[in-house]
Amino acid sequence: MSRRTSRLSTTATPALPDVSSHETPEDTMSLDVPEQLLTPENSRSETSSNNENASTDEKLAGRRRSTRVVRASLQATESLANTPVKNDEPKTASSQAYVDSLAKSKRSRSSLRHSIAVMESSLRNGTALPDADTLANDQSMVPETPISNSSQEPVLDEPNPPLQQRTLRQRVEKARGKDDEKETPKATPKSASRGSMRRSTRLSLVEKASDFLERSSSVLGKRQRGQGSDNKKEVSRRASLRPRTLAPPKEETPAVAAEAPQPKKRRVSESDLSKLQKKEPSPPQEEIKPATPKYKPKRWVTHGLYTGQEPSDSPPKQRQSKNSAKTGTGPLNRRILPMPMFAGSRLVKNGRDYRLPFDIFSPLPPGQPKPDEWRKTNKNVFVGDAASEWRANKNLELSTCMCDEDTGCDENCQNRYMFYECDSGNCRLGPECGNRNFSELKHRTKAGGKYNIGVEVIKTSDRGYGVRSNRSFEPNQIIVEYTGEIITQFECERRMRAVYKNNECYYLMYFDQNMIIDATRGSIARFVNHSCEPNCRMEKWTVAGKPRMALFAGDRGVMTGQELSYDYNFDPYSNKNVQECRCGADNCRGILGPRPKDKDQRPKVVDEKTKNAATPKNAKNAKTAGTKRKLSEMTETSSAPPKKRKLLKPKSIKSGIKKVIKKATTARGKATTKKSVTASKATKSASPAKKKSVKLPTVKPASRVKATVKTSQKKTEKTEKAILKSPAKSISQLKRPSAATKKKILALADGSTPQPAKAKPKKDKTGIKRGPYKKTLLKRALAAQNSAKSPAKANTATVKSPAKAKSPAKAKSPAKAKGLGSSVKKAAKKVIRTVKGAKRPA
Ligand SMILES: C[S@@+](CC[C@H](N)C(=O)[O-])C[C@H]1O[C@@H](n2cnc3c(N)ncnc32)[C@H](O)[C@@H]1O
Repeated sequence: MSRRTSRLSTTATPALPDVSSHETPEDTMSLDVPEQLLTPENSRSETSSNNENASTDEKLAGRRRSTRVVRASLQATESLANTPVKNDEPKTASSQAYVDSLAKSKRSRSSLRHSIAVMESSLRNGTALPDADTLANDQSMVPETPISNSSQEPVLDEPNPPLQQRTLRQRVEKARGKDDEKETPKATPKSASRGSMRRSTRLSLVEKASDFLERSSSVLGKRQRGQGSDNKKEVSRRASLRPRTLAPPKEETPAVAAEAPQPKKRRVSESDLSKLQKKEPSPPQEEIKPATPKYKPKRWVTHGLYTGQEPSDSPPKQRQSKNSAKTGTGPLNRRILPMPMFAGSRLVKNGRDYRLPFDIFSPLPPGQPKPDEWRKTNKNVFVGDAASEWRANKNLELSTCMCDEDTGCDENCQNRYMFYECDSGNCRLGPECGNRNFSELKHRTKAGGKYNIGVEVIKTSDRGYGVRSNRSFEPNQIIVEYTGEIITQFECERRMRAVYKNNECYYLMYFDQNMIIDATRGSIARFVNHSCEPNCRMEKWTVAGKPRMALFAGDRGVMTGQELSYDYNFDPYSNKNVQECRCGADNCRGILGPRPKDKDQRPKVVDEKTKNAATPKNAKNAKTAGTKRKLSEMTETSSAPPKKRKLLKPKSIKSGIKKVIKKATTARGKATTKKSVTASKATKSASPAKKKSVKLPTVKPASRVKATVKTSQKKTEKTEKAILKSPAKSISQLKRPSAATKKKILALADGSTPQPAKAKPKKDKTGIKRGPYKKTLLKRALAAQNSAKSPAKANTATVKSPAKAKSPAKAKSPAKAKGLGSSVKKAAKKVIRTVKGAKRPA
């Protein structure tokens, strides 16, 4: 700044004394005109070269510079004007003299300006320059105020204005200048300060830049070193996360350079660049050596996920305290909820119920047609006189089974064998007991749900309604109980005549104590159809001293979705009641009835059926599924008695055993035969007029002995006796008497003298002996044994089974002597063993 001022002053100063020198500024100004159009580059170069090269001052901006030049020239003029005053006049001059000198200098300055203006106008107009006096006298035209910076510009723009016009302009400029003066004091300091700030800022920036460039290399190195330390941290931090390499990664150096702070953008001249290039090369960067990572000791997995879990066949326990107390080991050996693989092994070993989603195992859509007029009851209900006539078998002696926890109450349990359900009164076992079917069924049905209930009604295509399983059932597992109204025979006959006379389906089954279950109002079991190859069986059990009937799964079990069926195995007694079987089994008997032994009967019926089915008449009369088809519709002749009631009596071991004993005593040919008659028979024997049923025992080779009883209203005691006394028929033949046989029996019965039944003192009106049941059985068994031992009696037995009665040794066995099946013998032996096991001497 100071330099420029001095230079400008030296430039402007020579123009002041004479006119010739006055052209110099003009020339200068004219030379400066091209330089007024500064480009940004020039402006930049000006900034950068301010301090460095004085020659670049020639490139200063023209307009601003001209202003500065004028201002500097004025200052120089003032200084020149003041300087002589200061120098020439003594310091002791009075103030008046000083004021005069100031006025003089002012005038001289104005005159000077005026003279300059005159000279300019004269030069432009080509007129002669006025002399000094003229100029001096023309004071009136000299403006009083100093010429503003802007006042010179019109001069440049208008090279030859008239004087008057110029004067007017000067006045305008004067007025404008006043305004400028008002603004100038405010703007000047600002601009000055701004300029100084700019300059100082530029200088500081340049200095900083140069300093930065000088130290760039060293600073860079430091930063790299610093960066290297950061890298160390980074490396050490990442050392635990990924595999380490002793050599630093090659990508680190550019990464470091990239991470270095970018230098601030600045204007750098070539000189700076040259300086930068001339700088000493930066010291070699220290090689970054990452610290050797400290490897953490690897924790190798020495054991698997299932460590501490040991396979166990026992079901998982939920109580840890119990397990820890058992095992006495730490947490590693805990056995709470074994892991899946062990559970899987246990599952493979023990198995479990497989339960399919209902929409899979029950493909039939919901809303199956439900049977009409079905009043449901899940308990046996005594109706009418049944409740009063029913006697609780309080005197029934119940023995405790000998089963232990290891065996449970399996098939060898004596309670099970006798169809007695175990409970706390006859079994010492608790949950381990396997002979509590009805208890299990109670809990299952109480839980509810289709799976637990396990059965549902379906509509079959040709047999009316049926029942199918909603789940799988294990062999011999209880499925559903057969319940209904317990009615007496009298009530049953009344209903048959009055209520069910038009029914095609009956739901009557012999129950116990000569009473009938009418399942018209009953459980779902009443809809179970018959099959000659069934998957279930109906059994009667004694539960807490009371008989109950239930449907059990067969020996093959039941799969989900299968229709449940059991063998009705009943004798229709009358051909009118024979119905066509539509079970579809390979070994279908063709009719609903007992398994016929007389081969002549069934083909005949089947032939007749086939024959009738071929005729249009019978095709027209073919009834729908589940309807009652009378035999008269199949046969041409109709000599059938009136409609008979069909009653199904379940087979029980007791009845089977009683049959064995009865036949053993019958073989003796004594009148004591009636002692071994069953309870129902005894009842009928007590009242010959009411005796209408024929017992058709069916002994199966299976361990469980069953018997089917078919009641008939027109059977007499004579018929029964005739059947029992028939010498030509074996017992097995007695099971299935044909129609011809029945006629023969009836004829024989007519010829014989019926023996009135003696009222036994130990029998009640139902004919069932009171007293310990096993004791009675024992007596009967021993009596049968004794009778069989007698040769005379054995001879009597030979009437029925001559071949086997020839051998005395074989005659010791009443069963063999009578040609009974092996299962009957087993049953009899079992009874004897059971009684002996109970340590009750005969
Ligand atoms: C106890 S009910 C069974 C339920 C009966 N299907 C229903 O719709 O109510 C017995 C009757 O069903 C019919 N039935 C049962 N099993 C049969 C079979 N295998 N073939 C033809 N009809 C059968 C017979 O009409 C029989 O009288």
